[in-house]
Amino acid sequence: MAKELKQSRAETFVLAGSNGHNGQQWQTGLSDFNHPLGPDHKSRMSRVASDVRLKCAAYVLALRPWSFSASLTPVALGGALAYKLEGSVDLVILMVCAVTVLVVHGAGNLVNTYYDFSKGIDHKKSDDRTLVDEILAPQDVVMFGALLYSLGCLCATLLYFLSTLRLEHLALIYFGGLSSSFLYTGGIGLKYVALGDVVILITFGPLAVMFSHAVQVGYLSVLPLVYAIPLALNTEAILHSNNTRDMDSDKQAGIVTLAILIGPTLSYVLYNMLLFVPYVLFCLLATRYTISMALPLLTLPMAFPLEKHFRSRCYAKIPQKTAKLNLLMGIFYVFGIILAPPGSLPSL
Ligand SMILES: CC(C)=CCC/C(C)=C/CC/C(C)=C/CC/C(C)=C/COP(=O)(O)OP(=O)(O)O
Ligand SMILES: Cc1cc(O)c2ccccc2c1O
Repeated sequence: MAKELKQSRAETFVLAGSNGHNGQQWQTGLSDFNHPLGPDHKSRMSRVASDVRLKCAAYVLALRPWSFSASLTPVALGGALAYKLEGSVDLVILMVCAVTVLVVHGAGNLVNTYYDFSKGIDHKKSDDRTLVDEILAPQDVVMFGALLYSLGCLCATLLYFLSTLRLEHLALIYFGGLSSSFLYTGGIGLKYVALGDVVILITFGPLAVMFSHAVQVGYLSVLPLVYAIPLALNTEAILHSNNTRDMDSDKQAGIVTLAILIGPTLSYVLYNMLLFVPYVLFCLLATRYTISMALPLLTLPMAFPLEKHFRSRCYAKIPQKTAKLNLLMGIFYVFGIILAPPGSLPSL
């Protein structure tokens, strides 16, 4: 079964890579005869090229890119706040910061893949089947994770030279993010003792927003922590729906998550709070401060079907759909801040 799945995924990659056109292989076969080093050499070359393409696609999928909105929106939010406070934003710093946070997030996803597999938590029906279906070997995942952490450190070093933020402050936030991404499932494995939700709330919220803001302005401020709240709650909704969906298999594997502790009914209540409290906050900001803060309310029609699916316990695609909502809400929130008239936003 695993072999079949692996093969069908591999075929999908090949088809995607060859424009889904079966005739391409036939064409390649014909042109082999024209190759100066002979037909064997060309077909070996095309096989190597397609193997490389397959491997690259497998690495990209292993990162679970659908979840990247969760780390990109807080970076954009930190940049937008810096723009509002300082009147300008350094786009190079913003880009390097986005890559740094993305790379550490991606590495965290790989650590999660590796440890969930080695503890027997991921199975055939799991969302993440990179190792279960033998799409990659555990060693590949370890190497890729180490590579991403190294790249993250390189980017953080670059940020040190680009930004005026003091080294100890930059290192504190960066290594805070890096250790959270590892400890989520690695080492003590915070996810396995019902602390995963706290890690996600802090890292994808205050920590990432503060990091992005601090590298722009060159100092630490509590303001980004407050602005991070609506987005952090929505990001936690992604994880909570994920954990509610996986409740039974997680229980069987002997781990404890918040969703397991509170059960399905309270999980539904919590999901609604995580989903709708941000909208209440945006209403308050829009009515008391500036109307541009009403922009994220445009995503409200996407939230109601999610609530309905959660209520009827159709959890299958809720995390991915919540991530989509998270991306749009984040974009509107950022635009709401950028478009706010000068001095109209609450400051501390
Ligand atoms: C501030 C700086 C520099 C970086 C912050 C960078 C971030 C956001 C790091 C967080 C990394 C982190 C905690 C990643 C783990 C995310 C994750 C894999 C959540 C889902 O875990 P599961 O609940 O096991 O999901 P699956 O069931 O899909 O495997
Ligand atoms: C893979 C994955 C899965 C999730 O459920 C996430 C939830 C919040 C933030 C990040 C997440 C993530 O990277």
